[in-house]
Amino acid sequence: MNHNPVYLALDLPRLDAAQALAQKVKDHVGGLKLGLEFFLAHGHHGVHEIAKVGLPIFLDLKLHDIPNTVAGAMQAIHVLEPAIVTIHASGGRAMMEDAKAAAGEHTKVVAVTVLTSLDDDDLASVGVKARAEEQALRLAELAHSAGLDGIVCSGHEVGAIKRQWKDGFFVVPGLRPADATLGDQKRAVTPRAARDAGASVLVIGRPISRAEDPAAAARAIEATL
Ligand SMILES: O=C(O)c1cc(=O)[nH]c(=O)n1[C@@H]1O[C@H](COP(=O)(O)O)[C@@H](O)[C@H]1O
Repeated sequence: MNHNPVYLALDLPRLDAAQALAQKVKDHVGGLKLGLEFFLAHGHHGVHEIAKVGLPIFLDLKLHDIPNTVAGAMQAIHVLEPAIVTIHASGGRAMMEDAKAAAGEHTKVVAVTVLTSLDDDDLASVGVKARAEEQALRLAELAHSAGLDGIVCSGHEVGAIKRQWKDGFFVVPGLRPADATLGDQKRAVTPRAARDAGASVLVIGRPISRAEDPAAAARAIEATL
């Protein structure tokens, strides 16, 4: 079992490019994350191909719909036996309960609290009056009480959430090495800071995938942990 907490986000439209990148970095990451860009283009076949690399697969589908529809979607990906699947906590308690009930027993179902691309002003613009940390804590509590395995949050709030939910499984994206560009991430921290604050999984995409030498970038991040 590889204990490296880094999951590489394979946010690439082409299957061959995703396979090549996964092969390059496979010894320096602990798992591979396939999101909407990849899954909508390549579906189950693509997941089977990437699984051949031999690392755990995190299927980041961020499901958000009525409970019956989300439960059906979870059943449709059951055969892929992903290690981790995402849903949105803002879908509510019943949606989260039904999603967990429909998931395979070896799949961790985790709920996205507040996207790392949003700040307090973005939340206000969609009618959420709470600050990002307060909202993330509220949704984490709801996910916990709905029986989920854990949540997705930024490195800014993972410490506070872990204090309330000691054995939770915490996925932290929005990670940037000290000198890296933020891009669309607004609540970013370094991989080391997220790890120290209690993250179980560190999701990293562009700082590795867009590096000139992705394997060297992954090694350099691994060395900071
Ligand atoms: O669920 C996620 O993984 C996720 C949640 C979140 O709040 N923010 C976030 O960036 N992500 C994902 O984490 C990855 C971050 O990629 P980079 O910004 O390129 O490192 C992307 O695949 C996002 O879809």
